This record gives sequence, structure tokens and C-alpha cells, in this order.
Amino acid sequence: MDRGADLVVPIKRLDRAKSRLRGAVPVDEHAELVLALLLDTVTAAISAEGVRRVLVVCEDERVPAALLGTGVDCVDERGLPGLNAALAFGAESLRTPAGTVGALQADLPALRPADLTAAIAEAAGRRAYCADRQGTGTTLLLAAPGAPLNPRFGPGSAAAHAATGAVLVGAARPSLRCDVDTEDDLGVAAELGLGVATGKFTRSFGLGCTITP
Ligand SMILES: Nc1nc2c(ncn2[C@@H]2O[C@H](COP(=O)(O)OP(=O)(O)OP(=O)(O)O)[C@@H](O)[C@H]2O)c(=O)[nH]1
Ligand SMILES: C=C(OP(=O)(O)O)C(=O)O
Repeated sequence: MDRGADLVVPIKRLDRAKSRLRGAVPVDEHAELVLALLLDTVTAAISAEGVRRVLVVCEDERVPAALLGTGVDCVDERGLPGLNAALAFGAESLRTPAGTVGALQADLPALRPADLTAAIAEAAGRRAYCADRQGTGTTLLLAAPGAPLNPRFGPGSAAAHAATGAVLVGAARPSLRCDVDTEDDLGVAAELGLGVATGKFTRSFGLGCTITP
């Protein structure tokens, strides 16, 4: 078995992304907030032991520019029919006969590399998923080594992934479960400790936060 997982991170056009967060910051800053969430997520992911490659699948030329120098790869693929198609496309481009491919959400600004490492280790080569804080969504999906990703993201994705035979991992890893869809979620992530990009950003808008050491 190849060691480590290769992860796809999806992000849609910035003016359409994170619509439930609209209003948290002035309208002309929304795209920057979405980019800050992404940047903190992938910066933590790429430094996690057990993560080999991170590939962002985007639809916006501002994304590859923002990721320069992070060590993360990025493809701009417009016209794919939705989230699961974008994930499957990215995962197929990373898949090797014995390697593990996975999907990681782009909105985990409190993510700690050790939590991601632990979840990958807990999967131990099984198809696995990590549920979000509410238990209904999915923040991480890992395929079995060599297998296609077969993603089922969308409403109720935790149950959908369990129904595909994925085992639950990361239940006690709060930073991996804390996706940010709303301003309230941003407050919870801030309590865990935001990454530098989101932390600076929310501070400058008076939302208050702590910075991950
Ligand atoms: N590349 C790509 N990414 C997508 C696509 N659809 C959704 N995503 C991304 O997948 C993740 C989950 O998507 P959603 O839950 O639909 O949207 P969101 O941006 O998180 O939030 P809302 O707009 O509030 O629903 C987000 O990072 C999205 O930007 C797509 O068609 N292509
Ligand atoms: C798409 C999903 O997430 P969210 O709606 O939280 O972005 C999901 O959890 O499958």
C-alpha cells in the first residue's frame, strides 16, 4: 500500500461560494473571506503527516493565484456538473493503483494537522468519513486504497457515506468537524482557534477570534 492520502478540496466560483456566510463581512470582502477559509484549510492539510498531495478543484482564476507558494496543487475546471462531479474528477486525477484518495471540505479554518493525521490513521485503509459538528454533513471522505472516491456530498451526506460502507472516523477531532457555513459556525471555529488567514480577516472586521499557535 502507498503511504499517505491524496486529498481533493473543492471550491466553486467565489461569488457563488459560502452564500450562507453573506452578510458576515461587507459584500466586497466576501470572496476574500472564502479564500481565507480555503487557505487555512489547505495550509493545515498539506502539513499533516499522512497527507501526500492536496489538489484544489476550483472555478475561479483568483484561487490558483491565492494558493501560490502553499505547496498545494490547483486545477481550474469550469463546467463540471456540480460538487460530486468536481470531486470525482479531482480524485481520478490523483488515483494510483494502491494509493488512498480523499475529499476534504474547503471551509475548515480551525483545522489542526494532528486531527487530520489522526483521522487518516483511524481509517487504517478502510473507506471512511468524518461527520461535521452537527453529524449530518461530511468534512472528510477517504476511499479504500486503490478504490475510486465515489463521493455522495450534499444534504445528509454523512448518512449517505455510511450507506456506501464508509466507517465513521474523527468523532473526537473537533477541528476536523468544524466546517463553517454560517456566522455562528465562524464563532465556534474562532473558539477552537482560527488559522492565520481567517483570524486576521475576522479580526479586521471585529468578529473576534484566537489565532492557532
Ligand atoms: N469545484 C467545484 N466546487 C464546488 C461545486 N459545488 C460546490 N463546490 C464546493 O463544495 C463545497 C460544498 O459546497 P456547498 O455546500 O454547495 O456550498 P458552500 O459554498 O459550502 O456554501 P453555501 O453556498 O452556503 O451552500 C464548497 O467548498 C463549495 O465551494 C462545483 O460545482 N465545483
Ligand atoms: C456539501 C456538504 O457540506 P456543506 O453543505 O456543509 O458545505 C456536505 O456535508 O456534504
